[in-house]
Amino acid sequence: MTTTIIGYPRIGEKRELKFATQKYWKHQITADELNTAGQELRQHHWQTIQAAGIDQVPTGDFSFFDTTLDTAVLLNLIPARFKKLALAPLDEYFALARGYQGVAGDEKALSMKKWFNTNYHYIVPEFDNDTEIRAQGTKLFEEFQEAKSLGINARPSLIGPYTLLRLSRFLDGRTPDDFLPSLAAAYAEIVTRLHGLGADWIQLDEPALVYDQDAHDLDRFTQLYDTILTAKGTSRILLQTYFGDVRDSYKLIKTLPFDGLGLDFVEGPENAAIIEQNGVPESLTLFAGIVNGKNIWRTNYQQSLAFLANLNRLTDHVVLSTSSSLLHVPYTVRHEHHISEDEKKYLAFAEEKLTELVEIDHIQANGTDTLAYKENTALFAVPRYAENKTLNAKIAALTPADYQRTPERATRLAIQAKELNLPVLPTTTIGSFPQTAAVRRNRAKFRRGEIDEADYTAFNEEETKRWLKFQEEIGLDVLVHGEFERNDMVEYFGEQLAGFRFTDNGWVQSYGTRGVKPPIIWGDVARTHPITVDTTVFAQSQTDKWVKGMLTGPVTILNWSFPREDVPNKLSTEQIALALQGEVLDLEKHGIKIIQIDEPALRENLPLRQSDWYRKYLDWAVPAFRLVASKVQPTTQIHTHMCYSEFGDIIQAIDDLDADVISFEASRADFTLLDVLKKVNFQTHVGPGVYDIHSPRIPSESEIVDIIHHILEKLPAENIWINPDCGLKTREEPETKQALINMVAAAKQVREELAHENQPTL
Ligand SMILES: CN1c2c(nc(N)[nH]c2=O)NC[C@@H]1CNc1ccc(C(=O)N[C@@H](CCC(=O)N[C@@H](CCC(=O)N[C@@H](CCC(=O)O)C(=O)O)C(=O)O)C(=O)O)cc1
Ligand SMILES: N[C@@H](CCS)C(=O)O
Ligand SMILES: [Zn+2]
Repeated sequence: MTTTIIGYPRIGEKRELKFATQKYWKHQITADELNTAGQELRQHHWQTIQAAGIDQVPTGDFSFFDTTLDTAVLLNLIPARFKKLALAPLDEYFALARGYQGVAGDEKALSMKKWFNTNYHYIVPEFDNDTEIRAQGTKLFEEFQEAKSLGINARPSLIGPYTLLRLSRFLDGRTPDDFLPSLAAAYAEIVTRLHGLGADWIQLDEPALVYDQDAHDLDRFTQLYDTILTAKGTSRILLQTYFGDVRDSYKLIKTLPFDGLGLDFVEGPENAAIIEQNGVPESLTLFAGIVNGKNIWRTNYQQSLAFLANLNRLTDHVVLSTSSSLLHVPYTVRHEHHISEDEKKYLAFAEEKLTELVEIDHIQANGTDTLAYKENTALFAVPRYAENKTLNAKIAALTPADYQRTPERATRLAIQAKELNLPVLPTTTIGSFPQTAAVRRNRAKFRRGEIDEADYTAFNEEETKRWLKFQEEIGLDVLVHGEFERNDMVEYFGEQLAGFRFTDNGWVQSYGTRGVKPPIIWGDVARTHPITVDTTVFAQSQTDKWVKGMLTGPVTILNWSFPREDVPNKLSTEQIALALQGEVLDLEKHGIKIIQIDEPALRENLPLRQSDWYRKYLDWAVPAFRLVASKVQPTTQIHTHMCYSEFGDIIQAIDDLDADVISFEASRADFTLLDVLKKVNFQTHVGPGVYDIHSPRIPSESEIVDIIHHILEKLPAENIWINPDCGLKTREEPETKQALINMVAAAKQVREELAHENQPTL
């Protein structure tokens, strides 16, 4: 059989791309130098893939920021406001991704959204009245030729037109249907040019096919591909899907002259039955995604071989592949020095997954009498760790009462109002203050053993004191310690809880040059020691105002970690929830009256098909959150926080979390969420973020006053909190301070207006 992968991590095994790009942004290297750095990385990656024995190497998966943006640029989807800046191509590209402020003008970036159900973010292309689609970009073609000059006849890949339309933003009243003919023509031209350059296979990524599709969607798909497929000549077109199954479109796909179909058999197990029931045409090569592109565990060869044996009953034309691009896993296990050699045997990052594909192929062709097969079988023959039976028995014995806080929310909120004695429109922040170079350096020094724990903690405590003083001075009502001890809101908890492993270099791209190091859920998760109690109690000891305890919720910890594959996510989440319940009760015992449990990733892991939302996810995710908070006193106020998603469609599930207060990211969605909250009579008290923390721009006091007025038109004043829309860790100190000064002043001004309005007339 032939082997391939859908895409490879582009950041480099030591994050070389991040560092080179950031140097370019700081004008420390030239565009030519950045391009050379990119070229070196691409070549290294292609040669690594080839040297591992993979037959088909993809190109087009490299990007200086995001491949959806690359596809938009290829198609001339550059809004006029950016063209007007008249920047050099590379600077225009970065302006689209990051915004531009300089001599040429001032433009906000295109928006950024979560890529399907992953923690990767893509740049949202825009279609409007000025849009003139044409195949104008050169990157796709140049990279194909670059690989060719190294003797690699690669498979160029790009986001397909159907997915592009589904993910884009339409302005000026335009709709996707307005652009079907011009988009199809541009893709046809791209295919023709790639054919002219000698591309044997061309990969068009269409993950949007795994969403629910209606007849109109399928009609759009047909219109697009009817044109594109006429242009392929002798090149072969691979229609690549991932993250789910193609139950609505398989019958249609079969009727179109595609040459290859990429199916995800890991996250779309239903794909197996779909092709079994409908058959596979002789003319269609199946790119079978059997090695997990989103998780880091070794593949079970015995299972893969059994699966392939079944597949071979249906078709002889199979290419072994990954379930998705390897973008979502770290580069290599080779640079991990704090995971034992025994444990590393269970892990396969991107580089190791290449070897897995080649080994599976080899074993399938030559039989199981190989060392690779024996080692792999031995790995799966015994459990990886000793089960925590006591914990799992406790979970099995949980009853509905364990998920139910008492008394009911309205009564609790009245009790808390007396206990906390906060003004109307209380002000607070979301938790983190700037992770400055000094804060990160302190952590890096501690990690490298250059300072001891006492010095490390002393530095963080000084930061906390400094920021508490600032918060008091400007008159914030509920204060935070600032999260200076946290490298990341999930990785930090992974490091503290039993059952996790974490990596030295397991970076995964989150957006642009930003990465995260997801911890690995290795076994049963439990709390062995207090995690946030010291830092929170220290902060509370420094002030007479309330300090809010700050935790990451169980669903977010699960979603932003690498989960186990041997137990359901539900069980791991319940284990994390019980661990966090212990932390909540410990904070409460130490006098902390307000505790925030962040769930920014609650929305992200919703099944891509709406029919599965409750049955497969919310029915256990919402209770897991409730479990964390169910045992606290009525006087303790539980907050939660969400961002990075649109929440309108799961608003009832959010109210059902039964938190007392929620802070939302709302400002970027033009506060449409407020109408939804009003409509459903949302019971949780709510802090709709009054300014966007993703930009260095400082909102003025009057601007925030206007926003508060707007909120008051929709929701009762006694339900409202005033806060930014997310944590301030990525911001610089001066802009953070001024924005908060303006926010508190705005809240005070509106408070006075309300007091005035409420004065009895004599
Ligand atoms: C809210 N978001 C988060 C998501 N997922 C998470 N797991 N966490 C999140 O917060 N998903 C959705 C969004 C995504 N948003 C972001 C925003 C910002 C970043 C980011 O800034 N990433 C940093 C890395 C942060 C980190 O973990 N730093 C570590 C190690 C830093 C490091 O490289 N240290 C150097 C030395 C540095 C020095 O000396 O100054 C070293 O060790 O060599 C830390 O602070 O300890 C990034 O740089 O990419 C990510 C997602
Ligand atoms: N408490 C976290 C939430 C981010 S989503 C922070 O403030 O950074
Ligand atoms: Zn947030």
